[in-house]
Amino acid sequence: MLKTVNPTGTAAWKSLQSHFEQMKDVTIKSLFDADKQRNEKFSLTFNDQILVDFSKNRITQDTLDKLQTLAKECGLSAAIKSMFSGEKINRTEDRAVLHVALRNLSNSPIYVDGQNVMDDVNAVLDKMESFSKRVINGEWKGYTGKAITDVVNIGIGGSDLGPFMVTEALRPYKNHLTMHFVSNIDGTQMAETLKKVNPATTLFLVASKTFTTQETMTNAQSARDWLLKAAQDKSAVAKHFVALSTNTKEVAKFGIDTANMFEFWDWVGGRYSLWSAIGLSIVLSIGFDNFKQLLAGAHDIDNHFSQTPLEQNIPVILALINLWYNNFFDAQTEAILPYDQYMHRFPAYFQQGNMESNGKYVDRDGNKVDYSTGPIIWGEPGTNGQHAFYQLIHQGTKLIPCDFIAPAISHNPLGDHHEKLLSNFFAQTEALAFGKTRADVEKEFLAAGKSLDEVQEIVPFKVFEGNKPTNSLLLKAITPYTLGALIAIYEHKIFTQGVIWNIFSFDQWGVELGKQLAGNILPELQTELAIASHDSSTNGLINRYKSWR
Ligand SMILES: O=P(O)(O)OC[C@H]1O[C@@](O)(CO)[C@@H](O)[C@@H]1O
Repeated sequence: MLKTVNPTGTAAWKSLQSHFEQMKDVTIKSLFDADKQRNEKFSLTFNDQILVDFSKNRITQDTLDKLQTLAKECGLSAAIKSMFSGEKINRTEDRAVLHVALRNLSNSPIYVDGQNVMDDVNAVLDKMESFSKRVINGEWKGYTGKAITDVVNIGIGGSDLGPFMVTEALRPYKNHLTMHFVSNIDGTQMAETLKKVNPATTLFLVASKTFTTQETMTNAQSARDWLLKAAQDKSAVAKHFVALSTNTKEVAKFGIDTANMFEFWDWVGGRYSLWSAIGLSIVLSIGFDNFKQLLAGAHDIDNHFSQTPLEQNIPVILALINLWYNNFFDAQTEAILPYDQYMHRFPAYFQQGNMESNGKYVDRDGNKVDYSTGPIIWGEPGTNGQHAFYQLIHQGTKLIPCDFIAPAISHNPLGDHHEKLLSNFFAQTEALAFGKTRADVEKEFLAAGKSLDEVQEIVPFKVFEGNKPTNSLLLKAITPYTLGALIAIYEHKIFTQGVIWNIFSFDQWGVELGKQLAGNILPELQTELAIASHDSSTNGLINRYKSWR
């Protein structure tokens, strides 16, 4: 039977509550003033590739010790072992959670229901490698005998966000193939994409774990109709469609040759699936060797996470620090701020990764929780965010812990752009931590020849209280390896928090009701009848839509 612990019932939680009373007015500035080597004590470097500096936080060693005790009291180490061992920790769906097996390059056996899954994992990787090589080198031909030039990934959620984010983040590694991603059921996205591609040279990847998702199946149907209109021959489907799925039956029903199917398994969560067959668009874009480097980075973090003591464990420390703000400072959101334009979809990826995993209000015993669980994740690349929402982060009334991410080496060393980008990266966390006092502001005005009398009114608006917590993740460069490692760090951070919050992080029942109600409404939209089957608002909206369309 699963050993569950209500975190608020632990001695560590109570100790953290009283610790919070001592810490809530302690400033980051005072912590740095008290220890000139603070950054060294509150930083970790992974494989000489990623520096994680968590010193600009409202924590002391005592804080970390108490948080570590909480993790231990909540059984984190045992939970990590359970996940890696293939135990069915996704209990509401009776499934194992083994995205770590997809990148298990050491090939150590991992068993599900007594079966070593590595044989299947490697077989699919081999199939992805050989297929992608044929497409990339032009051997794979379309219905007119021409090579493929464009790839359209049709998928949504975890069947879109990961492949899209990674292919964007690794654009410096891409080949001649042009990648397109269609996810929304809004016909605009497919229509705009089909304007850009030629049916004779386009390959469609229908990416769907269940192969029943309405958006994906509708988009796939429209793409197939478009192809067949041009090809006028059903045999063209086999040349221009492949399926990435767990559901062979539905793939065959759709009309894709199951020989063109790249399978994965129910122990791969959708939001953790980019390492699986769902990552075929990544392989087609950057090549198999680079995809393996992505897997390698994640695998090395998996080893770090499963073998490193919690006190030096990067995902664990990041998880605990954000739990400290979430549950003791009542922070409601976390910002992910990548100072790299290629990484522009990284925050969005972890909106699903984090919020679909830990956006839960029922604990693993089926009881409603009486504490805060998953945060709201948001973010945009730097420096753009500075010109959009940093005002609130600096001078708003909300505490927003921020992760700043940047590469030391740019793929585009254009003039002094990168130095300016990085100067902003460094300056923002400094400003957020240390602020600008009233005395600083007045001194600046005096230095500018102003008298204090004439500036008294404006001074309060120019004061920065600081004490805004941030983590800085400085990567040597954004490569397939470091990106794989970075993604895995965040995955295991989410896992860690889910264990401590005593929730199931790998199901997503919360997405079902909306789909179900949409299924009820769709036929109502397909008649001219006035609708009265819902509440007055929904009826009113539907009937107004009908009168306007
Ligand atoms: O891959 P598929 O089965 O088409 O699911 C797509 C997405 O839909 C969900 O909202 C689940 O319904 C996400 O969890 C998932 O990534």
